[in-house]
Amino acid sequence: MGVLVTGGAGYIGSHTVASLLERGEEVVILDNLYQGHREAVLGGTLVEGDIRDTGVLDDIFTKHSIDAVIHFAANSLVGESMSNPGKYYENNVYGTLSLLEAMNRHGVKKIVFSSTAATYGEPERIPIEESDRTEPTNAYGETKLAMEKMMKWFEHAHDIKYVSLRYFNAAGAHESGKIGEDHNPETHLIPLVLQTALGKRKHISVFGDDYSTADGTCIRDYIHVSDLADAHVLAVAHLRRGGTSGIYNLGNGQGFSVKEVIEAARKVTGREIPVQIEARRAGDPAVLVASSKKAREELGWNPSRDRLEDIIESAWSWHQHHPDGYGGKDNK
Ligand SMILES: NC(=O)c1ccc[n+]([C@@H]2O[C@H](COP(=O)([O-])OP(=O)(O)OC[C@H]3O[C@@H](n4cnc5c(N)ncnc54)[C@H](O)[C@@H]3O)[C@@H](O)[C@H]2O)c1
Ligand SMILES: O=c1ccn([C@@H]2O[C@H](COP(=O)(O)OP(=O)(O)O[C@H]3O[C@H](CO)[C@H](O)[C@H](O)[C@H]3O)[C@@H](O)[C@H]2O)c(=O)[nH]1
Repeated sequence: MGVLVTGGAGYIGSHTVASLLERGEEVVILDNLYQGHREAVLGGTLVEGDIRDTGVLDDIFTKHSIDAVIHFAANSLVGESMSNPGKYYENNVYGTLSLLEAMNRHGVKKIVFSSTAATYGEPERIPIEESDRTEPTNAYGETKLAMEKMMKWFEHAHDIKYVSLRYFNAAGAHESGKIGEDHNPETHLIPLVLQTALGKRKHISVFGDDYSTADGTCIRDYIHVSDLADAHVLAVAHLRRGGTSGIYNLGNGQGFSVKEVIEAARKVTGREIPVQIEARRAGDPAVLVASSKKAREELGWNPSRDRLEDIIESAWSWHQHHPDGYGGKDNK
C-alpha cells in the first residue's frame, strides 16, 4: 500500500517524501506547484494538480493503491490570511473537505495532517500542551482548527482516523543538501536571517523588542524539518497498527528569542548580520514553546537535531549552495 502526500513539493512535504522513500514506501505526490518545486520531489510519482479538483483525486485513488494520506497542501502566510481570509477558507478548509470526501468515496481511512502552533493563539501557559485553550489570533490558525474539527466529524461518521501534528517553527534543510526551504515570498525568520548573511538583504528586521521577554524579542521553538518528517512517518505507522486519532505538538521544548537566533546565525556563518528594530508584527504571540511529551510517548518520536546552531548550520549549507533557491540551483 502507498501514501498520498498532498503539498509534497513544498518545504516540509518534500522532506517527508524523502523520509518515506528512504523507508521504501510507494509515494504519490499531489501538488499544484503554487509554492512547491518540481526539483524538491526526490522520487515517487508527482501529479501536478489541485486538492480541490475531485477528478484528479478520484483518478489518483483509482490508479494507485493508497491506504494513507499525509496532507500538507495549504496556504500558510499569517499576514495574508488577515487581509484575505477567503483565500484561506477556500484553499485550506474547502480543499480539506474535498480531500476527505474523496478519501471517503475510495475507502481510504487514514490521514496525517499539518496543523500549527497558530491554533493556540496567545498561550495560557508555557510549555503548551495539546489540551490547552485554542483561540487563534489569525485566520490562518482558525482555518487549521476548523480542519482539525472537520476530521473529528469525518471520523465520527466515516471512521477515517487522523493524526493532527501541530508544528511549532520548522527550520533547517535535508542532510543530502538536495532540498531545503524556498518560499516566495519568504516570511520565516531563519531563512531571512541567512539571506541577510549572504548579502541578499541589507538587514534583518526584528519585529518588536518591547515584549515581556528577557531581551524584549519574541521567543519561538525551532524544530528541524527532518525531525518533523520523521514524525509523519511515525504517525502513519501509528495509524496502520490501529492507533487512535489524536492531536500532537511537535517542537523541541526549548525557546529562543529573535535576537538569540540572529546571534547564533552570526556564529554559524561568521558573517555580519545587520539588524533593524521595527514595530511588532500583528498577531505575534510573545512566547510559543511546545510540550511534545505526548508525541514522544505515544508516537515514539525522538527529535535528534535539536541544537539551534545545528538547525541553522543545516539551513546555512542549503542557502549557500542554493542562494536563489531551486530557481538558481547551483549544485557545487
Ligand atoms: N513552515 C512552518 O513552520 C509550518 C508550521 C506549522 C504548520 N505548517 C503547515 O505545514 C504545511 C506545509 O508547510 P510548508 O512550510 O512546507 O509550506 P509550503 O508552502 O512550502 O508547502 C505547501 C505545498 O502545498 C501546495 N499546495 C497549496 N495549495 C494546494 C492545493 N490546493 N492543491 C495542491 N497543492 C497545494 C503548495 O504548492 C506547496 O508545495 C502547511 O499546511 C502549513 O500550514 C508549516
Ligand atoms: O523578518 C522577520 C521575520 C520574523 N520575525 C520574528 O521571528 C519570529 C518567528 O517568525 P516566523 O515568521 O519565522 O514564524 P511564526 O512564529 O510567525 O510562525 C507562525 O507561522 C508559521 C507559518 O508561516 C507556522 O504556522 C507557525 O506555527 C506559526 O506560529 C516571530 O516572532 C517574528 O515576529 C522577525 O522578527 N523578523
